[in-house]
Amino acid sequence: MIRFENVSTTYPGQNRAALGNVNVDIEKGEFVFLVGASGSGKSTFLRLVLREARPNHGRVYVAGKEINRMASWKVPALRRKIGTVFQDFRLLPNKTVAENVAFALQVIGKPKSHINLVVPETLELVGLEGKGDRMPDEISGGEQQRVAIARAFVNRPQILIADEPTGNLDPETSVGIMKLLDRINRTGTTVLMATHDAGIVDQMRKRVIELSDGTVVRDQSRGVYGFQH
Ligand SMILES: Nc1ncnc2c1ncn2[C@@H]1O[C@H](COP(=O)(O)OP(=O)(O)OP(=O)(O)O)[C@@H](O)[C@H]1O
Repeated sequence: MIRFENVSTTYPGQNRAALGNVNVDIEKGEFVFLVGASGSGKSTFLRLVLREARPNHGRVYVAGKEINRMASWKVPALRRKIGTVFQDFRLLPNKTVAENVAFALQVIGKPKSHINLVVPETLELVGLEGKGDRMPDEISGGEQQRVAIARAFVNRPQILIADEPTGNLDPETSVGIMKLLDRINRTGTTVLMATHDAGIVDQMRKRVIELSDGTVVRDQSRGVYGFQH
């Protein structure tokens, strides 16, 4: 589902590679944690999958396509296959919970009848039934992250990318978010999550890929967080 072949990339004006000769193969339906110290290259890895950044060398394949040779007009279709969730939720503050989720479908031209059907379904899936009419500032941080996950998942993407999704949440709320990501993974969605949350990684025992100074230093199935920072 995601394959990096000898991928190296250096940001303009930098003399050190953000990623150097990375080889990774992630199968459909896997749950993968990306760990490593700050600056080790996790966000760069995720940006390459979304084609928000491009490698200087090597190839990145997503859902069977080499995405760096893909024409730019095809990039929106690529990104529709990938849901994204961030540490800071990124909800639209002037839209209700349901409108935030619906908006993701409106912008890709889905018919109203479809939206009216799947938005409540998805809110129920993430445990927010009955909260569709609330504004983002009327719900907790954990609930806001659930809205962000509903928005990322409402179009049933093949891949869900989560960049520090529990970074702003207390440990108990984080466990709830991880249960939800696990449930989404069990529907067949490939989940790739960058995190500094050692407790979560140790508890979930999923595949762990560790980056250090832009290279893969560990790729472990049923892994642990395993390093100090
Ligand atoms: N836009 C940019 N321009 C120049 N250098 C960058 C840029 N973004 C990242 N870098 C550099 O690339 C390297 C990898 O950074 P990256 O953001 O991928 O790390 P990270 O593991 O995601 O860090 P964090 O855990 O702090 O989010 C670092 O040396 C960083 O300074």
